[in-house]
Amino acid sequence: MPLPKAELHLHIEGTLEPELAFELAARNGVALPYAGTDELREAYRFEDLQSFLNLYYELMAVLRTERDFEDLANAYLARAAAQGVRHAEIFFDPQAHLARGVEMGTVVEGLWRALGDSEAAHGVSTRLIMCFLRDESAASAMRTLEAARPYLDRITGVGLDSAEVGHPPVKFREVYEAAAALGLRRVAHAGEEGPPEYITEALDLLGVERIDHGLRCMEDPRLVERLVRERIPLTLCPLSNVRLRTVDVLAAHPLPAMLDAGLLCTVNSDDPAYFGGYAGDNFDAVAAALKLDEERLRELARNSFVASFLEDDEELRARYLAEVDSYTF
Ligand code: HPA
Ligand SMILES: [Zn+2]
Repeated sequence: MPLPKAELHLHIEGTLEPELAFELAARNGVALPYAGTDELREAYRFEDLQSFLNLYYELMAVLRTERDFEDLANAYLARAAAQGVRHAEIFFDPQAHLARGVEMGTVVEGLWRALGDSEAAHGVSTRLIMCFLRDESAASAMRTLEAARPYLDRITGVGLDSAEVGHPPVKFREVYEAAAALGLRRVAHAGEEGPPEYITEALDLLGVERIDHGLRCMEDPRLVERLVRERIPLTLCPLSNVRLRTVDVLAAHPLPAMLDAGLLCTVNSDDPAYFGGYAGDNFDAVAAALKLDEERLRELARNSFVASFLEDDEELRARYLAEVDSYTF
């Protein structure tokens, strides 16, 4: 049995495996500009975040119906469960679908068909986090929040993703204020490719409770001190960092230094179909490359549940933490 863990940084569109992409393309009569799954996999060589995002948005063309989103989410949940994921807080990118004429209701209800009975079907509890695309306008984000209003019983929080540099958190201050007023939890990608100042801005101006990635905090010791003091969780994605070249090789990943500094780090997969592994694969890869011992891995698993948005079900969180504490490697 794998180590029980929560996954807190996972873009559902980033779980689209080449095989499913071609299956959905055929089902929906969508032409993909690749001869087959091998040729598509060949395209998975990224220089940076933007080169990945280009392919990520291109492949979304195959997602059209509720059933597509349901199949996508079920495929992820099955894989995640097999790797010890007991709880998943799942990002989705509605603007990327709305722009293609796929409605908010299709996306949310489709995902919910899988998420709604995931505890029974996969043994994985779930939450849904709606992300705004930071390279789109604040007005577009506000319209997206408005479009989500009929579905807020299914949505736990909001996030901020896509191309980071040049799109500082301050751009979305009013949107996040509106989200908070609706009772939504708040997170944001910051300090993946963008500077440490974006992390500070996300905390101070957007009121986020977790930072997605946050790797570049290590360039600013005072920011590290603050993140430690305020117990702000960071959702790290080690295999993503290597594939998008924010870290040269896994053996040079700052995770051990970050844990030593007292940061509340978690390990996640980001876009597992593109970056070479799901949550358990990320745990295994850092354990091997960074020589993490069992207690370090247990600490990472504990952190994932501590950092999760399970305030609405503390009993469940306590049960998961007890599973981690009694786990034998
Ligand atoms: O890793 C990411 N960073 C920013 N935006 C994203 N959208 C999907 N994955 C990512
Ligand atoms: Zn991400």
